[in-house]
Amino acid sequence: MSEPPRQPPEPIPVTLLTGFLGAGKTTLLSRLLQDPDLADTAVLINEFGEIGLDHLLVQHFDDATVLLASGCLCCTVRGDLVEGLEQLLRRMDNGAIPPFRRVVIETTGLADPAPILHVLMMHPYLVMRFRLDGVVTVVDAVNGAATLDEHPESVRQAAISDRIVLTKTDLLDTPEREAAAGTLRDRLRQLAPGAPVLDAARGEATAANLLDAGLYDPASKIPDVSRWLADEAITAAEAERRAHAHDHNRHDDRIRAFTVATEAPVSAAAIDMFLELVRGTHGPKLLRLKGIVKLAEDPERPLVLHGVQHVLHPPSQLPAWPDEDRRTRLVMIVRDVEPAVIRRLFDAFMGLPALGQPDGKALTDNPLAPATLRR
Ligand SMILES: Nc1nc2c(ncn2[C@@H]2O[C@H](COP(=O)(O)OP(=O)(O)OP(=O)(O)O)[C@@H](O)[C@H]2O)c(=O)[nH]1
Repeated sequence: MSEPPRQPPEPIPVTLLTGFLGAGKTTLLSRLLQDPDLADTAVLINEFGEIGLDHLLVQHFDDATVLLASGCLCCTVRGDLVEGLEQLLRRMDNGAIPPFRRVVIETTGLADPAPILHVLMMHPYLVMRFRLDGVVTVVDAVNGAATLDEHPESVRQAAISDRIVLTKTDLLDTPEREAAAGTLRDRLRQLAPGAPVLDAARGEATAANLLDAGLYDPASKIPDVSRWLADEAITAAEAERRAHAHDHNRHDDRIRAFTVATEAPVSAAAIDMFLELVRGTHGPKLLRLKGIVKLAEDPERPLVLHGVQHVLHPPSQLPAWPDEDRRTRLVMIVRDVEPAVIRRLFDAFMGLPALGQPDGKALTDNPLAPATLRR
């Protein structure tokens, strides 16, 4: 009797824990790891310094913990990250460590999370064994505003997050500090409208609130697109932003979160060309993209998109629409790009021409268009 074909193992969710220097990442992680639900979690920590102090704090995960070599994860040790993840798999697969169901990667405070996300989106083997569950960004309630003002990378870390944890709210001991923290919350909400802001001191930063931020509702295993896309929150924040256009912080203004949507089915070629153009033209400025697409060729099985900068995760198709909302919806977080520019492109490719704007055909049949777009 022939053996049934082997199913590929279910991809293991990976949570990226980021946040500026001293924001409280390790403190949060140590606390989270005490939760029995995280007992079978492997932790990868990127150290920026000589001694792996953080490593000692999660020592009880020693077996599955691979301390990345010194250096900044984003620029020098990407190979180590790949190797760290591969090593974990190897050790699990040959029984050297117990099976783990989840991975948490803690970055250095200075890291740009994008290259780490790229590894999880494009490495040919790792992309089959791991899936990005979400990005958790830790922000210090006392120093967070000054950090956002001074360090553009901290703004990026907040903007691409799926969950934000506000730490050190227990130190807000004067009305002025309380008020400043309120302003910081508003700022974070504008920067990452889709990310709930959770207060660590109030006990809100629990495993249940921080993990399982991915496309699938962990309990039912059914895709929960609206929770994952958070497109309603982003649309609401856009409207609020328009209504209060005058009181923006100029630094944060460079980051914009917005949605584009259409009822009409979209051809695979049109969405492909749209993405190609957006990535080609605005790649580094496209901090994050998530979306669900009603394909003209296969309207019952929506296409799921997920990208960071110019890198797109291999697109996947859902077996069916998870709810009544069957529109194509894309959410984008960009830096230094006017959403209207991308909106116009989207409309052109989706066949929604506006007065005085080129349609998709004019763009693709144009000899002056980028070579990748010409038919
Ligand atoms: N009062 C208070 N202190 C906190 C809180 N969270 C973290 N801290 C303290 O802040 C300091 C920095 O915390 P860490 O967890 O090491 O921060 P980190 O983000 O891992 O720091 P780096 O690894 O250096 O980037 C430590 O002294 C913590 O005890 C909090 O919610 N309240």
